[in-house]
Amino acid sequence: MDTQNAIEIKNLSKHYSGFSLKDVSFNLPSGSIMGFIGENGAGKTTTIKALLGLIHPDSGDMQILGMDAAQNEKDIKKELGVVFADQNFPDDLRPPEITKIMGNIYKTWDKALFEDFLSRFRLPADKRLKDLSKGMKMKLSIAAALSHRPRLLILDEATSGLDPVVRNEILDIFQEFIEDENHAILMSSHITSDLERVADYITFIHDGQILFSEAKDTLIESYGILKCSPSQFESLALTDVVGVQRSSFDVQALIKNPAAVRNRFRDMIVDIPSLEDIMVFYTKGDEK
Ligand SMILES: Nc1ncnc2c1ncn2[C@@H]1O[C@H](COP(=O)(O)OP(=O)(O)OP(=O)(O)O)[C@@H](O)[C@H]1O
Repeated sequence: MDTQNAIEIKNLSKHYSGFSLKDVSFNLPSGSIMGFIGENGAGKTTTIKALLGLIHPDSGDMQILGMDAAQNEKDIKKELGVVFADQNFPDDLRPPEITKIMGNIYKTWDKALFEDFLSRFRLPADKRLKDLSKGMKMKLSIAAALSHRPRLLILDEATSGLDPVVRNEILDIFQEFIEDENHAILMSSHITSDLERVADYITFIHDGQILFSEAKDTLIESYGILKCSPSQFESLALTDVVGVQRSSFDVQALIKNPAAVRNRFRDMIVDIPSLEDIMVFYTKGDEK
């Protein structure tokens, strides 16, 4: 099956007491990695669970690999690798024994590939899962999710417990995974530097609503961090300001359309923002 979008979510809503996902919509193009970001409690896991059919949404249409998510769960599962922050294999298993379970579930289970991951990730064959470190368990879950050769990988905070060296190794594996344009990854993560490295698209959810879903490069170019004195800032009377952080001596503001501001005010400093800047200013720099 060839489809342009690996994931399509349209108007997904889910209400809990005290929290609502509201009309969540975004597409993940095939052949790409999407970072799904947002503060704690913004609705990332709820969105992912609704997409995977683990909770029932109040409304919304979702397509995975060109198939209706609600109607084709079985076919979709064959093509899907999922990793949540908590691994869910029985605690008394040893890593190599996972092959028995997964080989029974997936016809496409690739034992040699899994064993290759076990040695690449330096996972001890003789220890039970309960005696592995948190990072080792995460590596194991990622290895298991990749070893039935899925076309779509969905990761919910799956790299947060890993040290920088292992994360780099795993990010390289993710980039290899999507290289043939027929694979895709949706990964929620608080480690924005990882997403800066590998993500093609960034989707930002805030308080249950999507604030933007855009190509990462376009996104970074569309914003600037303006640094000036409080009086200068007042005199500029800018309209496209996302958020401001003030101290008695200076103002930092996340602004839209930085090229226009650089042109108009040539002596102003307008820096390129990081993903973290964009996220922090959107969520905390509300005061304009
Ligand atoms: N089963 C549930 N019943 C009631 N409220 C829930 C339920 N599941 C999640 N929520 C609420 O939905 C909101 C969003 O939670 P969610 O886990 O989707 O956030 P998140 O963006 O993944 O956060 P984090 O980054 O902390 O993992 C939270 O306020 C949470 O308390």
